[in-house]
Amino acid sequence: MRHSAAGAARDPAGVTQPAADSQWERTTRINTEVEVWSELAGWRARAAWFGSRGKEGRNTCKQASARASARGDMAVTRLRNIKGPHATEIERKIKRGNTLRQASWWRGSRGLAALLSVALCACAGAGLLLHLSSLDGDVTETLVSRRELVSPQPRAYGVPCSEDYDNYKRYPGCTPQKCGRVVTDGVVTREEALALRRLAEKGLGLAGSEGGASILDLHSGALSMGKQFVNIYRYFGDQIRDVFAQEDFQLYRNVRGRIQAAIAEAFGLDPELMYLTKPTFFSRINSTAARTQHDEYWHPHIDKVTYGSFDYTSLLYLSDYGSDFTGGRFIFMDQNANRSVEPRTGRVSFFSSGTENLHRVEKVTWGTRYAITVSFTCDPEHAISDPALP
Ligand SMILES: O=C(O)CCC(=O)C(=O)O
Ligand SMILES: [Fe+2]
Repeated sequence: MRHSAAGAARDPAGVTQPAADSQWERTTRINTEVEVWSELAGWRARAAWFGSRGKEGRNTCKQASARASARGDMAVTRLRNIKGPHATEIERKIKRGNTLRQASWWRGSRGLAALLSVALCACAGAGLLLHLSSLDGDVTETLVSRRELVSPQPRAYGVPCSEDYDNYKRYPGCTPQKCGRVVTDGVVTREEALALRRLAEKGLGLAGSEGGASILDLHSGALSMGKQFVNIYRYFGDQIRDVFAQEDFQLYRNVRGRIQAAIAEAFGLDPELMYLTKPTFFSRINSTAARTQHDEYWHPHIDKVTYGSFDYTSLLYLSDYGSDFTGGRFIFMDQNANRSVEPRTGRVSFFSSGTENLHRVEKVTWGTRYAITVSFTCDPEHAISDPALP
C-alpha cells in the first residue's frame, strides 16, 4: 500500500503516513488502517454498461444483454485488476461475496424442492444458514449510524491510497493524493432529499426491474424495465415532460454542485478540475428476489475497477435505514473490520474510488431504499454534462 503525498513516511507498523498538513496533523488514529480526519475544514456496476443518449442509447438493451453474457468474466476481471500488498485479502473478500451470491441464488431458485430438502435436512440446513448469515451480517463497526446527525462539520476517515490511480494519467489538483471516506448530513437538506425522492419515485414508477433493484440514469435515460433497460427519452418521447419538470433537473444540478464542492474541500481539490462522470443514477432497492444479475447490487466491489473513470464516488441517501427499510447498510470492507454507514435521508457519503474503499451494500430485507450515486472523474475526457430534459 502506498501513499503518494510528498514526504510520506512509514510508521513502525509499516503503514505509510501522509505528509503532515493542517488537516492531517489533527488526525486521530483509530487503528492501523483507518484514521479519522477529526476536524476537516470543510451496484456493483449496475449501470456501467449503460449507453449514453444517441447512438449508444439506442443500443442500451443490446448492450445490457451483451454485457450480461460477459458478466461471468466480470468477477475474474475485478480480481485481476487488484494490486498491492492486500490484493490477496481483497480477492478473498470478493470471492466470499461471490460465494454468498451463489448461495443466495441456490436458496432462491430451488423453491418448494429446496424447502422440502431443508425440512429433511433440518440440522444441516440450519448449520448452513447460520454460517451464511454470519458471513452476511459481519459488520464489526458502525461508522455512522442513522440516528446521529453529522452536521455542520463532515466526519472524515482517512485510509492510505491504493495503487489504482497509478494505472491512470494523473491530474494535479484532482487525482487522489489523500484517500478516505467522508460522511455529512450538512450538504443536502431533508426537504431537498425528499424532493429528489419524489423525482425518483416518479421516474422509477414508470417501469422498474422485476427483481429487487431498479435504476434510473437521468443522463443516459436508462431505466430498468422488467429484465432489461429502456431509454426513457426515446421510449416516452415528449411525454417525459409530463413526468419531469425543469425544476427537478435544476435541483439535481444544484445538489450535484454542492456535493462536488464538499468533496473538493474535504480532499483539498480544485472543484473546477473534477467532473461529473457516468454512470450517475437513482437506485431503488427492495427485498424482491433478484431475477437477473442486474438486480444483484450486493456484491463487494471497487468503483475504480468497476467503472474505470471514477475517482471520487458519492452517495446521496433518500430514505432512512431502520424506518423506510431494513438491511441495505453500506459496508466498507476493510482488512481488519467491516464498517457500516447507515443511510439517512439527506446524508451524503463520499470516498476515493480505489481499492482502499472496497465496499458492498447489504441485502435489503424489508421496505424500499432510495439513493443516488453521483460520481466524479479527474479526466476531462470522461466528463459528462448534467442531466437535462432533451
Ligand atoms: O447505494 C449505495 O449505498 C452504494 C451503491 C454503490 O456502491 C455504487 O453505486 O457503486
Ligand atoms: Fe460502489
